[in-house]
Formats: sequence, structure tokens, C-alpha cells
Amino acid sequence: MNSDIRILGIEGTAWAASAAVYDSATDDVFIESDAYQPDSGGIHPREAAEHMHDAIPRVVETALEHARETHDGPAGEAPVDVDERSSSGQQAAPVDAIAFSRGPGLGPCLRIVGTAARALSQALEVPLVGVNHMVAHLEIGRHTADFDSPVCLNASGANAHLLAYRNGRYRVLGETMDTGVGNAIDKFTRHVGWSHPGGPKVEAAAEDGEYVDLPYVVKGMDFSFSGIMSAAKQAYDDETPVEDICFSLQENIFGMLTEVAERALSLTGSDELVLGGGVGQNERLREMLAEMCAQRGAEFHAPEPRFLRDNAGMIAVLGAKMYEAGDTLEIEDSQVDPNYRPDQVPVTWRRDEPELAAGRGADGSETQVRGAEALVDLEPETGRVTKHREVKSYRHPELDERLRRERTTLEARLTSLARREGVPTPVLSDVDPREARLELEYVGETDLRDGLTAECVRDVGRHLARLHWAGFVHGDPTTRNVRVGRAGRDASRDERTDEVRERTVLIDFGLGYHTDHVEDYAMDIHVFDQSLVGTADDPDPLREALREGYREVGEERVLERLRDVEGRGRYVTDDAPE
Ligand SMILES: C[C@@H](O)[C@H](NC(=O)OP(=O)(O)OC[C@H]1O[C@@H](n2cnc3c(N)ncnc32)[C@H](O)[C@@H]1O)C(=O)O
Ligand SMILES: Nc1ncnc2c1ncn2[C@@H]1O[C@H](COP(=O)(O)OP(=O)(O)OP(=O)(O)O)[C@@H](O)[C@H]1O
Ligand SMILES: [Fe+2]
Repeated sequence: MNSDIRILGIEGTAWAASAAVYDSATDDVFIESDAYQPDSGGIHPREAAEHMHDAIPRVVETALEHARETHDGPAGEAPVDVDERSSSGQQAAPVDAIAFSRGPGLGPCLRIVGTAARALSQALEVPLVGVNHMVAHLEIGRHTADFDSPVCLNASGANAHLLAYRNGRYRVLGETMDTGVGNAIDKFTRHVGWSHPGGPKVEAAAEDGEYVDLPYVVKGMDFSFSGIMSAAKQAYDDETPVEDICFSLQENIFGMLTEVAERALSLTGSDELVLGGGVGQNERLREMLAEMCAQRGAEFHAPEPRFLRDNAGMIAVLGAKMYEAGDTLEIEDSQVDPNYRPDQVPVTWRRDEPELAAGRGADGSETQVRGAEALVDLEPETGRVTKHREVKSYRHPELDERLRRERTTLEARLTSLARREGVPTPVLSDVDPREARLELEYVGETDLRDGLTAECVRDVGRHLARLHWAGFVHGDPTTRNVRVGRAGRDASRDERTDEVRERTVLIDFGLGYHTDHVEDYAMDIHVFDQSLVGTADDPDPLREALREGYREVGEERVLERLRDVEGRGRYVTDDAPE
């Protein structure tokens, strides 16, 4: 940002009544916050709104005072640019625009912030900028890290998701299938009788804990907390020491988040990761992410804690970028949106398009690929591939051992089973679960990601339907877990035209499992769908092809359930006690 822009930011989506002033010339961010602390239980929407009502005018006044003081320059000096924008001849506004969080968040809180922002914009005669709170959690990290095009993990109270920029939007590559990560932890601490917020208390208790087995659920880049939270509450009721539960909750929950973040880096080819959100204040989460990135040669950045928890600084910083791009709002269009998703925001302040880094040398000559889970040695000449799930040092050794062994066994079993169901997969020549090593046939010429066509995607739809028909799911169908091309045995002739057709081969079944739940089948399609959205410039025709292919072989009720899965508002911020 070149010019000197000063923005007042206002935040109040849930618990933090906060105002900030960002000065682009000095890159200074002044933040004044007032936290709502529930007397008992979790956040009560009405009480939170009352808090906003009282506290927002106060924090805004403090921030404006700061703006006026710094605007006038050091004591004794004449004010700068005083009447530049003043139409009425009065002293000019101390800021260039008012940025406020439009959502997601609690409706009653958002409305108070919206009203305050509109009133200020009118009184000071400066434009209004409507900021998406989750995109602000991401952008503050990109700003402070000075990264180009990172993957972002937002780990906050009401949300948990992975975002990556593609063609004018932040795409959601993966997200929680139930509650936000902080809310999940806070529900456990309510069960135990600890006061809100629970995250810091779990972190403190975990220091004296030992590992106990708890559920671990990732589906591609999506994940779920409901199973682990019920198991944790049950373990507490069964008198498992609470420090052991806290320790293991952190190991598993943050292990899941770190694993999906690594999958997102692998899928997009990005080597930059930023962390956002209040749960990002947790040392163990940061340590795991840093270690994962170090192990794969990526850069990791977590902003300082005042920028991680809810704060108006991040609203002001993104507000400045939007303001500079001319992305302002008319008062009549400035309504708030409690379900405002990050992928609804047109990204007006970025022009650059990241290249998807190739997974290997374009000519296929590189012989080793690092996936999210494994190191894969390729020998296209001999037609052999060795896949080794390395130790992940960020994970607790017990969990790591279990996951690597189970997934290697499953991958071997389901790869073969799928082929028997008529789905092309590599032929397996050796399995060593203890070493977490597989030997497979080399298939395809490229990853589907690098040769995306509607025809191949339609094939993927048919393949998934066949697996589901046989009673199991792939678990991680992405555009990198599908190989396409005519290499070796993969060439096949079209019966009608006698032309050599590309074959579409599924690989990497390590997250697959047997199930007869329609929901699991729908999720499997959803996971592939999200990877299309994350890797294609124009995903819609491909998404349609996926459904067409599925429909040819599979059951309509699965596609109906898919529409349910997609329509579900996962951004439920109401954390009122059950
Ligand atoms: C929509 C918006 O209102 C919402 N904001 C929000 O959830 O506040 P945030 O400040 O980003 O995160 C609060 C959460 O962060 C957790 N938290 C705070 N410190 C923590 C720590 N040291 N370890 C784990 N969790 C922590 C709290 O328990 C709480 O659940 C969101 O971003 O989802
Ligand atoms: N049998 C194979 N034939 C040809 N290429 C393969 C084969 N298996 C793996 N690869 C290549 O190696 C890459 C990583 O393999 P794989 O997906 O199995 O590892 P992973 O670590 O589980 O990856 P991720 O979890 O990121 O999907 C694939 O995207 C593909 O390019
Ligand atoms: Fe937040």
C-alpha cells in the first residue's frame, strides 16, 4: 500500500467489542478492546449484544481519540491535511473510512456494530467498508507475514476451515462438519464446570497430561469434532484424569487440523501457511503447524496473539486494502450477514493469480514426490512406485504409529477391492504395515489436477458411485489422488469409436472405510467437489460432470443428500449452552 490511509475498524461479532485505527504509512495498528465474559455457561447472544451496546461507543471513542492525536502530528506541530475532505469547512475526519465486521457472527451483536459504523460514516462523512470477519482473520496473517499466496488455517471459536485464493475468491478447501474448534473445546470445559473460555484452561491442564486414545476423524480436508467431544465427556464421567483428556484432546484435535493443513499445502502446491483465529493462540497448535511446515520445507506464520483473537485491528487492516481498491458500501447496501461465508466475498484487493506448483517435473522425470502423508518414489520406466508413510514428528508418537499402520493396511485392502469392483487402481505388489510401506504399479501420466477435463471428472463420478455401491468410500478423493493418461496398461479403447481413451485411475485409499451410510457417500463426493473448487478456474462445469457420472451408476438419494450437506449452515455461531 503506497498512500497514507487511515482506517477505523470496528469488531463485534461475538465476545470482543473492539475498535482500531490502522495507519498504512507507518503500518501501526492501535487496538482498544473490551471483552464480554459470561457469568456462567457459554456466550449468551442477548448478553453479548448488551455488552456490545455498552462497550462499542467506549472503544470507538478511545480509538478516535488516538486517531485525532496521531493525525495532528507530534505535539505543537500543525495538523496535516486538515481540510482536504471537509465539505463543511470543519476539521477533516481523522480517518478515511469506517470498516466494520459484517459477519459471520451473532445477529444481535452484528446489528449493533453495523448501526454504529453507519452512524460514524455519516457523521464523519467518510465511506463505509464491510469486512468479512473470517477473511480478516486470514488477511492479517498474510499482511504480517508478507506472504504472497498462502494457504490459511482459520482456527477460531465458531469456525474451523482452510482457505486458499483462486480466481478472485478465497475457496474453502476443507472445514469442520459440525462445530467450530473453539466451541468444541469450550463445550467440553463447560461439561467439566470450568468458566468460559475453555481453550486456555485446556492448554494449561494439558501440561500435566498423558496420552489416552480418543477418536480422530478427517475426511479429505474436512474434519469433525462431535465424536471426539462426546468421547472426551464420557471419559471425564468415567473418571479418566482430566489432564489426560485435555492433553489428548489437544493432540488429536490439533493433529487433525495440522494434517488437513498439510493436505491443503500438498493439493495447492503452496509452500506458505498462515494461521488465524483465537485458537491460534494455543502454543501446541502453533508448534505442530511449525513442525509440519519445517518437515515439508514450507514457511509458517502465526500473527501475534492480539491479531489472532477477535480484534478490530484485522478489520481495519483489511478495510484499508478494500478501501484502496474502491470496495466501499452504500449505507442502503450495508446490512449485516450472520452467515457470511468467506467464499462469498469478491476479492477486490488482489490481482495476482498463484500458479499451482507442479507436483513433480513437468516431463515426469523427477523420481520422488512428497504428498501430504507419504514420500512416494516413482519409477515410470520400470512401472514401480514405493510409497512410504514417514513418521510425522508433530504428532504424538502413539497416534502417529496407529494412523500410519492403519492407513497402510486400509490402502492396500481397498485399492485391491476397488479394482475388483471395476474401478481402475494400481496393482499392489507388496505391503509392509509395520514399516508403513507399499509397493504399487505406476499408473497414469499426470495427476488429474494438471489435466482437468470434464470427461475424466465424469469418470471419477462413476468410480465413486461404484465404490459406494460396493459399500465403502475412498475417503480422500481429490484431483491429486486421481491419475489420468495413457501410460502402460491404462490405455483403453473406446468400444464404439475404437479410439484410445484416457483412463482415470484412483489412488491413495488410505482414508477409505466400509460404511452403508448415505451421509458418508455424500461426504465422499463433497470432498472431491471441494478439491475441484480449490484447483479449477471454472469449477462449475466440472462439478456438473461429476454429478452426471455419479448419476449414471449410483443412487439419486446420495446426490440428494449431497445437496443437504452443501446447504447446511456450518457457520453456526450461536454458542448458547445446550
Ligand atoms: C465469528 C466470530 O465471532 C468468531 N470469533 C471467535 O470465535 O473468537 P476468537 O477470538 O477467534 O476465538 C475464541 C476461541 O478461542 C479459544 N481459545 C482462546 N485461547 C485459546 C488457547 N490458548 N487454546 C485453545 N483455544 C483458545 C477460546 O476458547 C474460544 O473458543 C470466529 O472467528 O469464529
Ligand atoms: N501408483 C502411482 N502411479 C503414479 N503416480 C503415483 C502413484 N501413486 C502416487 N503417485 C504420485 O504421487 C503423489 C502422492 O501420492 P499419494 O497421494 O498416494 O500420497 P499421499 O502422501 O497420500 O498424498 P496426499 O495425501 O497429499 O493425497 C500422487 O499425487 C501422484 O502424483
Ligand atoms: Fe474470530
